[in-house]
Amino acid sequence: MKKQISIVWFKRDLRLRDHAPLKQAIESQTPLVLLYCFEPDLIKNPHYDIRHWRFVWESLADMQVLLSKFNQNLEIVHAPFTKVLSKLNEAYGIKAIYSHEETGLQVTYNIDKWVNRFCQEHRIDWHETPNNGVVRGLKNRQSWVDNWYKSMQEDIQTPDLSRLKTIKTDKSTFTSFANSIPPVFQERNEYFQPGGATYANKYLKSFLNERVARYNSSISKPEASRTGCSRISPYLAWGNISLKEVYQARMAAKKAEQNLRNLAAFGSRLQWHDHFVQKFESEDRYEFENINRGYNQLNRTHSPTLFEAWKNGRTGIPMVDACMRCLHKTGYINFRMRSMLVSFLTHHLWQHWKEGAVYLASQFLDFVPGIHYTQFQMQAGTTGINTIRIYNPIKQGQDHDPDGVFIKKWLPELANIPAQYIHEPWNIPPIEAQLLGISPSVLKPLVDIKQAAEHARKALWKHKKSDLVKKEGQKILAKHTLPNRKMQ
Ligand SMILES: Cc1cc2nc3c(=O)[nH]c(=O)nc-3n(C[C@H](O)[C@H](O)[C@H](O)COP(=O)(O)OP(=O)(O)OC[C@H]3O[C@@H](n4cnc5c(N)ncnc54)[C@H](O)[C@@H]3O)c2cc1C
Repeated sequence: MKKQISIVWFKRDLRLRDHAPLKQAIESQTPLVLLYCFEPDLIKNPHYDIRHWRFVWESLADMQVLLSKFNQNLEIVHAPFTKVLSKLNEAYGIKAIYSHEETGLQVTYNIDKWVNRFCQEHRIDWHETPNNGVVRGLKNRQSWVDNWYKSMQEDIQTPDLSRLKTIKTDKSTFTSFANSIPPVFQERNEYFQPGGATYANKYLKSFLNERVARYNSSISKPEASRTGCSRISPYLAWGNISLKEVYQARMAAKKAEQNLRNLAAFGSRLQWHDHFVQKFESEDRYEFENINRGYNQLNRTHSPTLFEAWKNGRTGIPMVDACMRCLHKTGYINFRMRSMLVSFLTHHLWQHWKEGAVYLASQFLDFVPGIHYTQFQMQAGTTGINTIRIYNPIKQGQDHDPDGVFIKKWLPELANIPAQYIHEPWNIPPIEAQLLGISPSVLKPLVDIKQAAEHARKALWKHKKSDLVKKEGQKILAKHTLPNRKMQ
């Protein structure tokens, strides 16, 4: 008779605290395999980049430190979960799989569907726990907010690690198909936030104890937001900390009765997190299609040259290029600047959102499919229910980086430009440019901002009035909008 085991399948929930599936698995008293698979299909998927796998590696290492204190083991395999599961099923009798529900891309949904079939065929119980406050199979949002608050106030699910009994699988079990973990995943890159629950808690603590005082005043600024915002997003994205833990820490901080406005603004955003993921959970087609099908008839152009210039931070518009290059190097920029990058690509350059969405996903360390696709389309103006915003990148620079400190940090070629010209360097008199040793070629913008915005404005507004966009808009409002229409 084969030895009976159960599996805890870690995905984007790389923590050992507030982990209901792990808690349930321990309580089942079956010997456990705690398993993380570096999925080859995800690694080669263009939404992902080495930055993500490094963060995952660091998160796993952090978990291992804690597990080793209890003499317990985490299996990390570079192979498809489907193959690992089949192999484990040959060697053991698998009683159950414990995991969180994942609201992911098509690629992870396909894996889940395969696992579901496998479990049915082999009579394995797959216990899936909802992730944060996101509800599977939801028909409308009538009671969503109330339920969200309830789920945030529930007890933290702390697994009793002293009762955990993991087995070590035979090292040779997976050798026929698994690859070693690429050394590049194991290299630290100092420009990125380090992964792991330990860092998640450090960031949260330093935010709630000190940095929160600067939250509202720095949220729109590309430089100040780097320390004035919580920077908790990659930890939530990869599940180093649960939304409930963050929510409850914020509630505890409120008791000090300081920074209440800042804490309120932060709290709203925690709810936005799940609000947007919920939309994607209910309609995963947003990865491929316009949210509002009425926009299928809006023709945007496709220019590889314009796209490459945007992607490489070589548009000649200082604020756009600085944000993009900062993102390449650090994996983070703030909300407003993300919106501006999307607006510039889809409105000023008049390119479709699809390719850009995939590219920015690969650059955001905190990439969350549900937030990313819904936000991207909102900024691209394809929802038909939100106000269309065409961000003027020159004005964004003047308002949020008036002296060009951020721009100069990321665009060394503009270091000598006087502050008065930093947002529109093409206006610098040629004689002055020559004296400063600046080549006119670096000062040429890719498009005329005013004309490009005008073209986009006319096309978008005309389209927004079409019957199909309006009809689709009604459907979207009925399905995704909260009763008070506070969040769309
Ligand atoms: C085009 C575009 C794509 C985006 N893609 C992502 C993404 O893939 N992953 C992601 O986490 N955020 C995404 N955002 C939302 C937002 O920019 C980031 O959550 C935020 O900048 C992260 O920084 P922070 O942790 O310091 O946020 P804080 O301002 O400190 O907010 C706390 C938390 O609230 C949540 N949050 C904040 N703003 C939003 C928002 N607008 N929508 C939903 N949740 C929010 C995040 O989980 C964040 O960590 C995107 C925004 C845009 C415009």
